[in-house]
Amino acid sequence: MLVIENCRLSWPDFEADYSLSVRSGALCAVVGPSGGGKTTLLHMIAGFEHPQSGRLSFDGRDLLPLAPAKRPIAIVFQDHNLFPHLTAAENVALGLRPSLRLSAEERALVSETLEAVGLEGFDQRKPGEMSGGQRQRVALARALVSGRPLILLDEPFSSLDSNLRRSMIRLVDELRRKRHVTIVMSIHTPEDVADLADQMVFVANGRVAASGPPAEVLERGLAEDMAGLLPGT
Ligand SMILES: Nc1ncnc2c1ncn2[C@@H]1O[C@H](COP(=O)(O)OP(=O)(O)OP(=O)(O)O)[C@@H](O)[C@H]1O
Repeated sequence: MLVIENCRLSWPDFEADYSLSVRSGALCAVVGPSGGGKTTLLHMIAGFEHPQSGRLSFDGRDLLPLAPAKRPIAIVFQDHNLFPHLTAAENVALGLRPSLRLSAEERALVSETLEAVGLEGFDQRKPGEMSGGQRQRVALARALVSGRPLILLDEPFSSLDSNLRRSMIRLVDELRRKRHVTIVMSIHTPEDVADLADQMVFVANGRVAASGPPAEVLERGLAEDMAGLLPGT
């Protein structure tokens, strides 16, 4: 279980206070208006932002004292962050060994993971030789190969067209079931994930304004936001 309790962050023009829990193995979609604090929430979980107070734990382990690289977390960004001069296999291998000195077993694991995301035979391609969807699959494979149990996806598929976006979300859903990982994914198009997510979290003004089954949250959260009922709107 990912547990966030009153984690507060503040900058001159933005304040956040997050409280949320996500069951291990769940697919949790984070939605809400632009600038509401979705990315900040993911960055705080990953350790790129440090709350001034509050508690953050995953499966009983306190994450706050841990540097990002020591957290049981892998993150996939919107712009995928692949190295253009490295092949798909090397980009994935970075998730396993930053030195890229892999044992035969680790090389097999990289190929297997590329296969799991539907990129069998793409090992030697460079990012510039792949489509946007294929590049995001490589980024996903890099997160999966790390074996970390909590994967954060920050608007990973927003540059893809809606059919591709849906098929990528289905892939994420399938992989988390097979590999028993927990996924927290921010997304601008809640309708793409509503039928697959176990939990939807509506974030606005740096707060979790609603959390629960997608259908309920979509109804409540969006309506409240539109009516300007949230604090600070
Ligand atoms: N390091 C920082 N310093 C100052 N302000 C920050 C910092 N990080 C985030 N913010 C502020 O936090 C607010 C929320 O931004 P965030 O990127 O989390 O929103 P979002 O919901 O992900 O938006 P979008 O959907 O547009 O990506 C913004 O007003 C941003 O300027």
